[in-house]
Amino acid sequence: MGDYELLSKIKSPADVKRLDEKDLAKLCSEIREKLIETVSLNGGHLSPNLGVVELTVALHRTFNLPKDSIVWDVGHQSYTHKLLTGRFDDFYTLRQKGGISGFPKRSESKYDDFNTGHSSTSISAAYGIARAKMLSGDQSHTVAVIGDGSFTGGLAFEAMNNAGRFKKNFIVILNDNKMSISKNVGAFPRYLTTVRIQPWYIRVKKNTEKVLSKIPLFGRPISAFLRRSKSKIKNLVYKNTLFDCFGFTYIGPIDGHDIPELENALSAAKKINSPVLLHVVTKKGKGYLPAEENPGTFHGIGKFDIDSGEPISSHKGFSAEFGNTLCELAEKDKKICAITAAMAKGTGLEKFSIYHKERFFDVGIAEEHAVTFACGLASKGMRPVFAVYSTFLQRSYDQIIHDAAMSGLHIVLAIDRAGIVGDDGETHQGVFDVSMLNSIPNVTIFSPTYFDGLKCALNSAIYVCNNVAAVRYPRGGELYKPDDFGEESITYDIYGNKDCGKLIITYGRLFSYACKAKEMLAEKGIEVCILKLCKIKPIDPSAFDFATEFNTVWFFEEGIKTGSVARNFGDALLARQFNGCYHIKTIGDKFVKQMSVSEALHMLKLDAEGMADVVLEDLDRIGNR
Ligand SMILES: Cc1ncc(C[n+]2csc(CCOP(=O)(O)OP(=O)(O)O)c2C)c(N)n1
Ligand SMILES: CC(=O)[C@@H](O)[C@H](O)COP(=O)(O)O
Ligand SMILES: [Mg+2]
Repeated sequence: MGDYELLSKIKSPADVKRLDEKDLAKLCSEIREKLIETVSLNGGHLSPNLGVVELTVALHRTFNLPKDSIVWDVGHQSYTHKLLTGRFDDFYTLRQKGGISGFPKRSESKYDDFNTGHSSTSISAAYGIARAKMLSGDQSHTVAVIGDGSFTGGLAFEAMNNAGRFKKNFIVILNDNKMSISKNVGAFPRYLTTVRIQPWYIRVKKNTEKVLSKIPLFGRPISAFLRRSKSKIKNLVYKNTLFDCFGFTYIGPIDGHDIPELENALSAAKKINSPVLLHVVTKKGKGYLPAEENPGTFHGIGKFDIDSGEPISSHKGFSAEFGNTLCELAEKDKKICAITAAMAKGTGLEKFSIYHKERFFDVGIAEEHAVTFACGLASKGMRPVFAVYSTFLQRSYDQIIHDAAMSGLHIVLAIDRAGIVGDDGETHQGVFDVSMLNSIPNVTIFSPTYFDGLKCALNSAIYVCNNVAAVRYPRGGELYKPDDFGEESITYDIYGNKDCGKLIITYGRLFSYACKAKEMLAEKGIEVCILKLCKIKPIDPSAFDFATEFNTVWFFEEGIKTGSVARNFGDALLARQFNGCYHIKTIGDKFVKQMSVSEALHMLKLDAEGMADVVLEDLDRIGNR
């Protein structure tokens, strides 16, 4: 552990400003040490943070937070910002229950201007902040910091299109490290390559401006005339980048690890009375060799050994199982296509991208486009499978309704990270997809518990369904499976004594906890049966009939309450004049903060102890023990 001689004394950005320029290299090296140490113990986003250390220091030396505002896109690179804004002492709690969040949070600090977690929102939010400041006569500056990966999201372009008309200073910093989580792909990253290799660009522009400002035309400098002109000559004199076309003055590319150069560029940008795009080139993972060599692996990582760079634990998860299964299916079926919105690694599609290159599509961080693109493929007879984290699928609600379900198109959604995800916290919990999809006609949803169930469900989604078919599975791997539980069925399974009068209904990974709860209750002399659903929409009607045979029924669900399967099941029971007791235990309609998955499920009473407690409490309340 380092002694953090300089960093430990930084209590606010004012202390960063006070530092002598000659001490900045030491400060940056202490920051990197702290980042590596903390992430190795808690897990987190390492390579994005190592890449922006100098940029963050320069930002805090040039701007005056909290008067000026900085919006961090995604926010996964905001750790240095946190360390420099009074959170050094608590930084050891990063991503832990009750601790410092891995993302900016307005509730955590007055220096965090906007909550982020999902990508490509920064320019829109910052522009809104800048307009609000203008309306209230506030002269302070507003900056959005967005990565080259996040810039591939449509929302970023919508914001640029809108913000380019602004008549005040507004700064967008493009942090270009040539990487999304994996290699950044598409036309925009290709375009950046051409811009990046022209380091002379801004100088030529400045010199040209200087020369032209001395040549009069109709009594005014020719530069002033040309700047307002729409003529093609202007484009010859001032080379236009894509950003200039949006109405932004382009400055760059700047070495993002050179603090004096960054401070100069930022100070220049502050003086321009219109939108500015500052292009900064950085190295993802800078300063820690394993992260420099494998920025994707260290993008988001669990605990790891600092010396070797090796993860402390690794397990075979649902993502790998999904990726391997899809790869095998695609071997035999040339119509299967795989789509990812920049998440090939996390969703287990890397193998597919190698073996079926021509049918693999990384569309960039563009979940809306991914769904509509899948619809296009489906309309011509292909079998598209869009692998996406539950939380990011939220972006595609309209496309699923308007482009897929309404047209009766057959697309498959492989929904990873379904349910509680843990340390990333509320922005990343996969607890809305079921409610969202439950509200859309023509959608089938499978939520298997085990790897075999996943394979079966994927097969059904691709070959049995002919509409929008979703298969959802959690972060991590398989959990407990009782020895006497056979193979998972695609519709539903019954586990336990059908005549015991008490029934627990659940689906997905909660079945494992329900089985343990069943054992705990048995030790107290209470027998329960379990109805495990796999197809949660539409539910096989015989499952409703089965449930009506019980006196007391509990539905445990790892999702929000509104639109839940539990509610739908209750409606079906009512329609069947069920007159027993029906208890629902879901997450409720709330956001779940960061903590480990087991802590969250425990807090929500959705783990084994929680389920057993709920059953006992309810039985006591209704006097039916
Ligand atoms: C809507 C959405 N989709 C996917 C993600 C997952 N994600 C987080 S960071 C990231 C890559 C961002 O790349 P970039 O903006 O270049 O930042 P870098 O990590 O390279 O600094 C992705 C795909 C997300 N946060 N939000
Ligand atoms: C910041 C972001 O959105 C991703 O990096 C996300 O944190 C990945 O989550 P997993 O670690 O579950 O892949
Ligand atoms: Mg990047």
